Amino acid sequence: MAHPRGSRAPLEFGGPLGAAALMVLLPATMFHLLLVARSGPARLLGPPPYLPGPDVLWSPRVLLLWLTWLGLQAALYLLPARKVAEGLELKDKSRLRYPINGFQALVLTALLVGLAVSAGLPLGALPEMLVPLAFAATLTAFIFSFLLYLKALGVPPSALAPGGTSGNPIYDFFLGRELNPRICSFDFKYFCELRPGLIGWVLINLALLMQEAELRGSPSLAMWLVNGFQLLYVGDALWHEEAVLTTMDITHDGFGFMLAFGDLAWVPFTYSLQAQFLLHHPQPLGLPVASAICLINALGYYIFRRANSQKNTFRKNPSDPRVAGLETIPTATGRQLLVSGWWGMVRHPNYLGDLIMALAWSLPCGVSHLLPYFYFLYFTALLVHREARDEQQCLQKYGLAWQEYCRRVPYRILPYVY
Ligand SMILES: NC(=O)C1=CN([C@@H]2O[C@H](COP(=O)(O)OP(=O)(O)OC[C@H]3O[C@@H](n4cnc5c(N)ncnc54)[C@H](OP(=O)(O)O)[C@@H]3O)[C@@H](O)[C@H]2O)C=CC1
Ligand SMILES: CC(C)CCC[C@@H](C)[C@H]1CC=C2C3=C(CC[C@@]21C)[C@@]1(C)CC[C@H](O)C[C@@H]1CC3
Repeated sequence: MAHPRGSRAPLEFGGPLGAAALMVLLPATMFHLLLVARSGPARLLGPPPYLPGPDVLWSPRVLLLWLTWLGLQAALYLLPARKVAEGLELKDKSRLRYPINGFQALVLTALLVGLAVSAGLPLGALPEMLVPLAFAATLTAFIFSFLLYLKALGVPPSALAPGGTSGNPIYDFFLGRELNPRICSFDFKYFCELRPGLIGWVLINLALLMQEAELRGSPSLAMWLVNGFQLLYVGDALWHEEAVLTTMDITHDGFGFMLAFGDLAWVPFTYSLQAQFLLHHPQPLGLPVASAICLINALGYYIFRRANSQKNTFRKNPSDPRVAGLETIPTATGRQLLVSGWWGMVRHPNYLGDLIMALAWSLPCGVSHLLPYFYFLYFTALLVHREARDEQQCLQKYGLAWQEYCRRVPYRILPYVY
């Protein structure tokens, strides 16, 4: 890894050149997937069926729809919350407060959408707007990241993220300079991380299901499975919203283009790929295969949830009877590392569960095309890279204790393989 002059943090993502390439590649990949999913051959590695011109990408009406969506989610964020949680201690020893009302936002969105649909809102028309909507989201992400970059020029050094302060404007714009940009109590990064994108993803899935029902009389079993699995995943993330406060995105990464684009555009328009594919390429699915796929998803979810909950319980209260019997390694920071239970099998059991679920989301799409497996392939790469970043941060935090943990638990994600 390269070390910029005058900065302590090593450059990630291939430095400014890698950041610039990703800012072109990520939106290009997203549009490629959107166009290819609706094309006849649906070839992941083939050319897109056409290159969309400004008349396809740009629509003021769709931009307004997108901004209304962001406004609705912002309004739901500001509603009273069942709980207000404190984040980790910051450099200036303060702690920020975060409303825990993401699940409430999901339920209220579902109610509002239900009311609007029964009043005649043609939700089934949404799939036709995906390309201009994705363009509006991308444009918003670029403008938003630029404003965040400008805002960060006026904050004290203690408010900056460890990584996005290299001095190179392209790199810092990509990674994000300010750790927790806020206006009053409205936290932009926390808001974007879970709400407009994740809730938007399940809404797009639902619209695809409704359009399939309009086209073919009823939604297919494969479409039901994809919708159900992904709704469970999003519902779970919002139900356990507080856990996001300890992720590297909130505690380490600044808020720049990577997360703004990732959260607002990449998640809803790329993660809904399987449902997009199924609308245009219906797949027959028998009950025995569907049941086997449900079992795979259930296994993945079980590992993912149990591993995440075990760590969260332990971090909140190591004397909790559910985790008190587990073996641990002490560290110089006073915190301990679990070395038995889920975290004694591999160093990232939650990633393993997540990957098994990713596979279960693609399987209803059959094996005739590679396209619906894009999520599984991309996600494997994302988690391998994320795991490496996390290891680096843990080595810095825990030093020898982390090395001891790696010696005792040698596999990262998949036992005996990786
Ligand atoms: N669908 C998607 O696109 C994505 C999904 N995810 C999912 O989100 C969830 C959160 O993932 P992520 O934020 O990457 O990180 P993790 O939840 O895996 O947390 C990693 C942190 O856990 C702590 N830790 C690691 N090992 C141990 C141990 N043995 N004992 C106790 N604590 C330990 C360390 O922090 P500390 O010691 O400071 O507590 C480490 O930094 C995962 O389930 C992941 O699969 C993540 C990214 C993208
Ligand atoms: C632009 C790049 C491809 C990077 C995109 C990053 C984002 C898609 C992800 C960064 C961290 C995320 C987390 C989740 C979803 C995806 C993003 C936003 C979860 C909310 C998924 C559900 C888990 O239960 C919690 C996750 C936290 C991190």
